Amino acid sequence: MSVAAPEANGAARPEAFDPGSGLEAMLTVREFEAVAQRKLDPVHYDYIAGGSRDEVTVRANEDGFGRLSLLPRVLRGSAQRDLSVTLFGGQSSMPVLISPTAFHRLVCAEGEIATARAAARAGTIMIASMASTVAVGEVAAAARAAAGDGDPTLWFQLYLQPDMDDTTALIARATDAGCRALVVTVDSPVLGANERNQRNNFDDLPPEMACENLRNLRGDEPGNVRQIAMSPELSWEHIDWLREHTRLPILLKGVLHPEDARIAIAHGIDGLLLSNHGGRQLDTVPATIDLLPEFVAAVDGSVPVLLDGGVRRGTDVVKALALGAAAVGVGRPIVWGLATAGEEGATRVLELLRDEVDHTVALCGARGLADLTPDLVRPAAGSRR
Ligand SMILES: Cc1cc2nc3c(=O)[nH]c(=O)nc-3n(C[C@H](O)[C@H](O)[C@H](O)COP(=O)(O)O)c2cc1C
Ligand SMILES: O=C(O)C(=O)c1ccccc1
Repeated sequence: MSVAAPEANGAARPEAFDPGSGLEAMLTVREFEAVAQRKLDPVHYDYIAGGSRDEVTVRANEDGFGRLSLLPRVLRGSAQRDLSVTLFGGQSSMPVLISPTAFHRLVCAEGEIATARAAARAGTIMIASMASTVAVGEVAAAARAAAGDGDPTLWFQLYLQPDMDDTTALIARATDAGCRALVVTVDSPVLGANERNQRNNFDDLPPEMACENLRNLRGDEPGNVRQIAMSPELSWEHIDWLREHTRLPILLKGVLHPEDARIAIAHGIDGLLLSNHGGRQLDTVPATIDLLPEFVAAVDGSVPVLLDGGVRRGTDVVKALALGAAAVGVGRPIVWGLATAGEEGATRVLELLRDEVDHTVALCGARGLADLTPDLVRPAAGSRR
């Protein structure tokens, strides 16, 4: 009888990952986090991992999924499981989108070009951050080139600027690039307080990088991070203004209160991305998955509800869909993929999530996403980690 060596017990050993040995060795999103942490400058790793203040909400997002169980059905599945979703006329091959994250050149040389190619290869939707280090037009061109005959969908995340001429110029850039929706982040009346960044004195990009969407926006602006204004005086009137100044679908990102969801719908928005900014704005807000049922009830089918925050496993995706989300977004997992192996790393992260979603759908006895109903989700004791 042979006895397996203790280190060969199949547990995740991300420290053993050698990029030369192929990304197939990377089996979970978590392993990408561990590799990213080893590879990145600790100051940059902290920027990505960090949340605001005590990071209560960062932890809550993941723990929220862990406190839910899945209760599968039996003898009613299918070998053909269609995971695709259609959102505002655009198709995504799976219900996992790329949430907007800033500064991809901080973690890989090609920056958002790599992300766009990974999204196009996976057939999923990328939401490009307004604070990207590659201009949105170039991001869109990279997605088109990588998609071949496909029709890649890019959305643009926008911080409404109190100077409406700046906002107009940004919308023009996104529209000219071919973006198919605007995702307006409304949870940032002021910057979140990330104490890791404060301790690390991280408050700017290295000199060779810039927020390219802001470069020469109306004159000879340098594309400085500080050009991005966060204003506590933005109001629903600004949303009305936006509604009149673009034909693109408008989603609001960062609405948490169900009453605000109702108000948003009354103002004619097209979709909601239920998000607490990955725990980076107000700390101690609830996990998004915990808010989802009440939020979906308030929206009552008027517009699609998307969710992000703490999605790391296919089971997380299935829980969110069962509770009424049309799709979910991932933020940090994509950045970890980029940090590990650029385009290939982000592609592998998306592939792992797709495989896990498909596997979970099958094990739930579902034929597709339409079979994911709230009765499949039950409260569980304890957390998964
Ligand atoms: C490094 C980083 C940068 C981010 N930059 C932006 C941004 O520019 N605009 C925005 O609306 N949200 C931004 N977010 C929030 C993400 O869109 C998303 O809500 C969050 O990351 C989801 O949680 P997850 O990281 O647990 O998946 C950022 C998040 C991270 C981690
Ligand atoms: O880091 C963030 O979460 C974020 O949203 C942001 C906002 C402005 C500039 C860069 C990043």
